[in-house]
Amino acid sequence: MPSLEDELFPSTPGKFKIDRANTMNRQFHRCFASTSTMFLWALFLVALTASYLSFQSFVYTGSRYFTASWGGIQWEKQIRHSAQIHRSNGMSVLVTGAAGFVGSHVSLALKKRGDGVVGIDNFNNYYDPSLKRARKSLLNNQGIFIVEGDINDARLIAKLFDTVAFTHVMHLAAQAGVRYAMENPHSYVHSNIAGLVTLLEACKSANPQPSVVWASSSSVYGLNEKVPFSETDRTDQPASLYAATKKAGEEITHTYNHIYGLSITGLRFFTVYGPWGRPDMAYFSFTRNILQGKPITVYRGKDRADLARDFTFIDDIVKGCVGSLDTSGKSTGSGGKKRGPAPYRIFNLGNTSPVTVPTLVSILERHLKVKAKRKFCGYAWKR
Ligand SMILES: O=C(O)[C@H]1O[C@H](OP(=O)(O)OP(=O)(O)OC[C@H]2O[C@@H](n3ccc(=O)[nH]c3=O)[C@H](O)[C@@H]2O)[C@H](O)[C@@H](O)[C@H]1O
Repeated sequence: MPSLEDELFPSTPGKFKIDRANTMNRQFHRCFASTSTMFLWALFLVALTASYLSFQSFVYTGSRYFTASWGGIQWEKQIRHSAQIHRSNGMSVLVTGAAGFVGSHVSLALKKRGDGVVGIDNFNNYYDPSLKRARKSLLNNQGIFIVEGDINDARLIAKLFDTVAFTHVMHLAAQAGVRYAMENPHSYVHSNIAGLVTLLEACKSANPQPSVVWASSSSVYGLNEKVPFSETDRTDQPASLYAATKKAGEEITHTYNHIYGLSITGLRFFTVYGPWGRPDMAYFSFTRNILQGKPITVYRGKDRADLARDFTFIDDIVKGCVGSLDTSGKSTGSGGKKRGPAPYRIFNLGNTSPVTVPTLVSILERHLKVKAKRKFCGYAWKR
């Protein structure tokens, strides 16, 4: 059987039996009447391969490679449609991590008031991706398109900016979780540092440049003892790799603000909870274990002190995100060049009444009407 190559480019006549040589030669000459026709065929093949590759992007997500499909006229149409603004002075926002807990809520809030929203999410398996898929359906039903891809994919991000002149980027894609950093440190560097830089590179090169609002974390306060935390407190004692990558993000965004004139707002989230929340968080995993009669581990700090968190309800976080987008001010650069100073802001997004972990457990026991089996455990870090 002839190979595809034989079909498209028949071999030299010498490869065929003599009695067929003339026939084949004639066919060959009919097909490729001249070397220039042959060149055109080769060009066609190259173009075909290139266009195939533009639909395929091989992305390393930290734990595995996956093939993301994107591109094409239909895809671009969906992106543009999703980014359409339906109110005066509205914005078109690229939301990274749109299938995540905070990302899905912020996307819905923006869409509801008439802003254009395009999401991107890599649907990784840090926790059950079916929850992310369910959030995606929720967003799709409201006309929000989510691109399945990774923020480390520079070609994809550039393509998104080519397709839509986003006015804002709400950057919420990240490797979350404080304790998982000891299991999989590289996924934090991959998403929270490398991914952030890839995204900022695209933002800096975009024309017009978008304003960027992104999720930092209360964990940057690390070993600090003084409460409540103020934005001006020191943040140079991170107590986990997660915290260190978020702190690095604050420094990295500062650089892009300083060199390229990108408007940057970093939001330090304080232990966000609410509907569609993350199953890896304590309120969620405690509930599951209590209901299944399994023990829960309650961490303690120095001298067996109870740990406490400023649990913050998702609706308040959404208000903080949307308010930050509304007040972000413009980026000043264009074509990768700074034209003047741009805003650089950091805000705490938290409550002002920390709740201890044992209190959290008591609240859950009361509502679940089941007694928890507590196991107390020393803790190497505070946040
Ligand atoms: O605001 C943040 O910057 C971070 O918030 C969240 O981290 P945390 O505040 O650590 O939330 P969460 O796991 O719910 O633990 C809550 C409390 O339960 C304690 N805890 C936890 C688990 C356990 O098994 N036992 C336990 O005592 C634990 O020691 C803690 O005192 C996000 O996950 C993180 O991505 C980041 O956004």
